[in-house]
Amino acid sequence: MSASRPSLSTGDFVAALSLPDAAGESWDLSQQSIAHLHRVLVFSPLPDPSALAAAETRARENGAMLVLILAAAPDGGPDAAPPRLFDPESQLSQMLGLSRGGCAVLTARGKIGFVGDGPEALEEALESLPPVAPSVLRSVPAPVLIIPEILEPALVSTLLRHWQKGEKTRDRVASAEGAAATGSGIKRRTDVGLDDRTLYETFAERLKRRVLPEMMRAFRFRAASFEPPRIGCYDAADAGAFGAHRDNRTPFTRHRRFALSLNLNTHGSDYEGGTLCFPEFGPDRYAPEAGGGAVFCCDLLHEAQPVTRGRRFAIFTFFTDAEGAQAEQALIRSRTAAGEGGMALR
Ligand SMILES: O=C(O)CCC(=O)C(=O)O
Ligand SMILES: [Fe+2]
Repeated sequence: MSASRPSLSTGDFVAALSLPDAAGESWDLSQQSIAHLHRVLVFSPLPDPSALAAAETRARENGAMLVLILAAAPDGGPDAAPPRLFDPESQLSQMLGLSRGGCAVLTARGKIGFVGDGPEALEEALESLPPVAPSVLRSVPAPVLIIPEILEPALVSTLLRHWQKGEKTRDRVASAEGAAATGSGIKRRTDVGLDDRTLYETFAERLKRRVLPEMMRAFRFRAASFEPPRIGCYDAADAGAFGAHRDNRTPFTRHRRFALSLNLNTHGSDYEGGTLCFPEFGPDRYAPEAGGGAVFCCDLLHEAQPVTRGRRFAIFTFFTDAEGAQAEQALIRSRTAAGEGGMALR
């Protein structure tokens, strides 16, 4: 059997996943009765029954459940706990690179949280489960979708290096007069476009696997395109900030639907200040950790507060839907006709 490259890896979002149960009926791994649990998928060959029983107890204590995935045809056997699902063509195990056995965790959030093979895989999968968090009574949160761990640390470092060596533009904002006027005073930030083709494609792949499916789930929003991403630096040296604004209030930005602000370093350790807030919804502040981002509707008033120590780095883009993409294309054509080039990919 040829081992194809895994198409699902840690951090990827899984929109839907069903396999036949013992009776051959389709069993949905995200059905509403279990979607709040982390699902520890144990692929055959299975550990011995006593190890499985101990693992089941530990999983339960950690807000998780075991699901056994057997590389065989449905055997018509009785319903059992843990549930037994069948993957006769090894499709799922191959997607995860586990055709010789191992474990994966599908988190409550709907992402692959762990993939591992070898004799310690079950133990490692259980270790990877996050501690059960106490529930918090929320005050008045803004309708913002926080997505942790969109980018892995190595990619974050590569993006930061790209900013260091890239061509820098200061304080550019879209205005009624021009697509990129400067000096309005609202924005103190130094940007570098993501003009490296390989890096752009890697970033686009992360958006496709880890951001777009979450936007579909939370907002039923289908993105048709996104703007060329920019890496920005807000520096405490000039109290770097982006004052309160909406992202779609000019002829050049009207097509925008959702914004992504994805942090490349971490509030508290790397910088102070620089938090994102949504003043229409109260004083709460948002600061996803490095690699994580905030997605919000471009109509919402928002502000990046002044950085008071260090430098805050983040990468930004804006999504639009099919209708907005048509308007955006018309805009790009008229700007090209007027001799205003967009960003060229290298
Ligand atoms: O710094 C941020 O997180 C927000 C940036 C922003 O609002 C923008 O680029 O339009
Ligand atoms: Fe904005």
